[in-house]
Amino acid sequence: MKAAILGLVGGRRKAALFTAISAADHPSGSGLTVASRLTDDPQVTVAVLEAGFNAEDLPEVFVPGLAGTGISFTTLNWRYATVPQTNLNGRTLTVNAGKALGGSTIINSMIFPRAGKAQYDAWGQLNNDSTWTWDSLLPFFKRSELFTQPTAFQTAQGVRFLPSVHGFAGRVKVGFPNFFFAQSALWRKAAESLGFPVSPDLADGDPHAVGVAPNSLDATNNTRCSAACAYYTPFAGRPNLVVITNATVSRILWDMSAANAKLTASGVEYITNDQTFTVNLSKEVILSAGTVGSPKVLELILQAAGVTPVMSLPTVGENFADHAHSWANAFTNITLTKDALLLNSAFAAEQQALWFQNRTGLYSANPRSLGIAAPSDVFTPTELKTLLEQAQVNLTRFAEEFSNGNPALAKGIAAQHKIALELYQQDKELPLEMNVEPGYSGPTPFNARPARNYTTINSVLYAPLARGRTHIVSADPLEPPAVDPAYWAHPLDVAAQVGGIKLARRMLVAPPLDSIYAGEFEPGADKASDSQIEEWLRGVVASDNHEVGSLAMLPQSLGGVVDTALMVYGTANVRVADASIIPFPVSAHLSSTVYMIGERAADIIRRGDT
Ligand SMILES: Cc1cc2nc3c(=O)[nH]c(=O)nc-3n(C[C@H](O)[C@H](O)[C@H](O)COP(=O)(O)OP(=O)(O)OC[C@H]3O[C@@H](n4cnc5c(N)ncnc54)[C@H](O)[C@@H]3O)c2cc1C
Repeated sequence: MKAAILGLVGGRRKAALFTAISAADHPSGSGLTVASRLTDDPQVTVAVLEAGFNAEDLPEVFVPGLAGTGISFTTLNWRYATVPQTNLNGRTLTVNAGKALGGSTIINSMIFPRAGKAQYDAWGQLNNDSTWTWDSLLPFFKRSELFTQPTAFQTAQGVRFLPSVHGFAGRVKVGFPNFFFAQSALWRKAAESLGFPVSPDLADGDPHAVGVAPNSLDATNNTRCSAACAYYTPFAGRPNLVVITNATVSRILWDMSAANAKLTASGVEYITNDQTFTVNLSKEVILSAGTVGSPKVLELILQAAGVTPVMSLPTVGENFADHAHSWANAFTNITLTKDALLLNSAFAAEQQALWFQNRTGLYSANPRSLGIAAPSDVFTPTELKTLLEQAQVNLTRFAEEFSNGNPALAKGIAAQHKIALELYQQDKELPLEMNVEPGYSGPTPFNARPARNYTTINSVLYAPLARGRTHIVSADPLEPPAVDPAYWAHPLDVAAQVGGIKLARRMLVAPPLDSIYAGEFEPGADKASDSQIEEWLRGVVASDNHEVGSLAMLPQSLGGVVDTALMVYGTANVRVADASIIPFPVSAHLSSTVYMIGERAADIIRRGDT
């Protein structure tokens, strides 16, 4: 989610020094969360190092409807390129990640639900630690939130919420938009007609249902609330919170003389305008550079190509996973869609003026009605039985293949798969997010598609079994790493994503959404069979920018990199707090989980847990 923070400054009683680097569909969420919470204590000084700049004042950041426009997907985006994806026709995909104070929360789509209780419980189970389960983590989710209750208008639009699962005194402003597209309600009803229950709240730990997702939004003025908005701007005047932007962390420095069996960080080196600077630490480093950025910094010092390793942690950068995005879209016979903004520039200008005058209209929010599908929504019982039997038979083979030759990680991935398959069996796994886009979403650029209005059902692979890796390719800290999400490397992932397109098609023609259906555009009538859909998907599947797992919180015997106090194994004072520690892909947009990690990290550090 956000950017890196580098704590630094010493000399005070409890000075905490770090490097937090973060990013986000969302400056780094967790990094700024930790820095903000720790500096509530005036005796603690934190330095935050961020490679990007403070972009809070840019309209493409604070106006929800401008997300993804202007420089938000160029200058404010690392745009990590994957290595050619073997299972996707050798294509090189882009994994987007925010490069600004606040990380990906600056450029993300602001959708703010949570994953399933069973998945957070599995996280704790893998770590033999009940403090990393839903019941124990819920207070930290709530601690991050400053929730605005829905208005009567929003409730009439279908918004539901349970006060008991939200926080009302935190820092991330969460709420609902004041504009809703007609497709949203029609789609929710269509999903209900296919058997999806209505969710009382998509953050309640049971997202197998449909509802209106909350947004990371200041509902009082309809502006984005990023990690910078939540955790930095209100506290920018603190003398003990030092934020250095345009600062790319190049390595952690170690005190090789420390009489400690564990490695002790003594400082952090960073580069600004081709010059190298050092921050000296008196306490610790917190790495929050994101799932690609954090392993890169660790590898630069641990085991990088051409760099003398100071310790051996062979699973740094391994166990990487990402959600994979796909779509089915149809022409629609209504005209008030997001497409209207592209088709009619005068209307778009009018709507933008409306937002700036009244904070309403089509640019006022990124509303998203969504639901998470269970296996029974995607597969017939026979299909599922066959797929699970095959996955079970091949469990060890895939775990070994994905572990890159590391025996401990092979055990760790096998343990993850075992839990996932059990959840599949119980119909509690959550393999796909289905959500409605009130306009075109898909692989075809504006100028290459019919100039019409569309309804899109996004279908996102949320519980992939494939695991890949991200590793540096050079000792140059400014070189991008080689990112390999290994999309579709497991047959169950392929089957689920194909099943998602079939489910999306059923939704597009289910009543009452069928009332606006004017024919399918993509995949298109010529992609009728499973194999035709699969072939089409191999050419178009994209990253959903929800990468996790590269510095996994797992026991070392299972190939983990950090322990349950977020400390990197073998170090005395280097912690990680970002999406890279999430041990396996959870079925949700990640920012709420990343803020939870930041809140939990601050709590652990304050208590002095090691
Ligand atoms: C386009 C997009 C849309 C998304 N949509 C949603 C959504 O709607 N809802 C949702 O919940 N999630 C969404 N996400 C995902 C979510 O925002 C991220 O998963 C989350 O923000 C990750 O947080 P993080 O702290 O792990 O990393 P990041 O937020 O990526 O933060 C890492 C930070 O570290 C900085 N950094 C990296 N390397 C260095 C270095 N060497 N030195 C200094 N700084 C460095 C980066 O610039 C960045 O600021 C989206 C992500 C993207 C990219």
